[in-house]
Amino acid sequence: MHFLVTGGAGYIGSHLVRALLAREDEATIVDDFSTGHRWAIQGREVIEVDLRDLAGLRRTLAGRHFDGVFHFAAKSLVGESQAQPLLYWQNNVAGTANLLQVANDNGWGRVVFSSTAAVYGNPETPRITEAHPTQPINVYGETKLAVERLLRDVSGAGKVAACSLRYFNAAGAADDASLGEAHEPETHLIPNALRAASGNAPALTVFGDDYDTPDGTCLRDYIHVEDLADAHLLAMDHLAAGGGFAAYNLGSGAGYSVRQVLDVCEQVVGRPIPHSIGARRAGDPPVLVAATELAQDCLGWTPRRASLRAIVESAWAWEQKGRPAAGGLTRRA
Ligand SMILES: NC(=O)c1ccc[n+]([C@@H]2O[C@H](COP(=O)([O-])OP(=O)(O)OC[C@H]3O[C@@H](n4cnc5c(N)ncnc54)[C@H](O)[C@@H]3O)[C@@H](O)[C@H]2O)c1
Ligand SMILES: O=c1ccn([C@@H]2O[C@H](COP(=O)(O)OP(=O)(O)O[C@H]3O[C@H](CO)[C@H](O)[C@H](O)[C@H]3O)[C@@H](O)[C@H]2O)c(=O)[nH]1
Repeated sequence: MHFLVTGGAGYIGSHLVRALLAREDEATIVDDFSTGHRWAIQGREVIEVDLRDLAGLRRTLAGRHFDGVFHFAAKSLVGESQAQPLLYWQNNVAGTANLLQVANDNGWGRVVFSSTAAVYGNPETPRITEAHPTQPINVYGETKLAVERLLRDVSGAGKVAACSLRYFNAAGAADDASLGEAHEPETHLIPNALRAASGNAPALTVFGDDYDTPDGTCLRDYIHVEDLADAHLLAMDHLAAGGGFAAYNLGSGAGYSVRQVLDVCEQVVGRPIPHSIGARRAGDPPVLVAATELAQDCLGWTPRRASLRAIVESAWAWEQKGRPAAGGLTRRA
């Protein structure tokens, strides 16, 4: 099978490419390298084009056949989305509409989409099921929800089958430390803690310890990036077997506080990590934990690397190893 992977030079997309290659599928990457990395493309064909450029997409992709599309490419920084809403609506929503147009024109019948827990907004229940109201509290979440609705409508019209995977907190790295997280700027807790530990970043700031949670810091549901990749393969198989549009939570089902994460990071690193307690970060819900039964029941997905320690160990191996060399065949729009 040969799949198109948008955003395949990014953190999660590159791990999905690795998983495809491991099962001897082929991957072609579409990426504009706005946040992706040339070292992450693993020797695969890359079409360097911005999803906002419909003419460029048509020029580079017309006549190509793919068995399905894994759609990761997006802007995904909450703060940036508040400051630049047009950038987010154009990249995430208009870009997806362009992609679906080209998929439709060329008969690529299946799309698995990267959504987010941010579609729920402030949770009304401790564990969030997919039936929880979707009331995003930031532009990023609004655009992801808009894409879910776009996919629902397009798949309802019959030509493209699609589903949406709502990730909670993606973390960790490939088991051989060949790939891992490398956002610039990095906003996520685990890489920030480990960068502080290795001296590659300033001391970690804990964003608030006065929440109504057991230790005062926010609880999140961390899911290993390789477990996310597994879920994508199962979701694509589910579409191939006739599955209709649905959104699935991808998390471990367990919540860890920022302090607990920091403790585990210190255990793995083997020394204290410099940190201070700062103010709350705007837009952080106190608790975000997934109910994961739907993905288990419908996709047959169970996270295999669910322990926080395993996630942090893989991220620490990656942090210590550094970035690999660039490689691959690039065509530009
Ligand atoms: N990292 C997380 O914890 C998390 C959580 C929930 C959802 N997500 C979603 O998962 C997806 C991947 O996230 P990530 O952390 O790997 O991000 P990332 O920034 O590492 O990867 C995104 C990739 O998409 C590319 N891209 C962005 N806009 C593009 C455009 N207009 N045209 C072509 N390529 C474009 C970037 O260059 C990059 O390679 C995103 O859709 C994100 O919203 C991530
Ligand atoms: O330097 C840091 C970074 C984070 N945190 C805290 O650690 C927790 C986790 O923060 P992350 O930034 O790692 O992750 P988020 O929960 O904010 O974001 C995740 O969930 C969001 C949905 O709510 C989006 O989907 C986003 O892409 C995804 O990474 C939060 O309480 C945050 O305040 C810190 O204390 N210090």
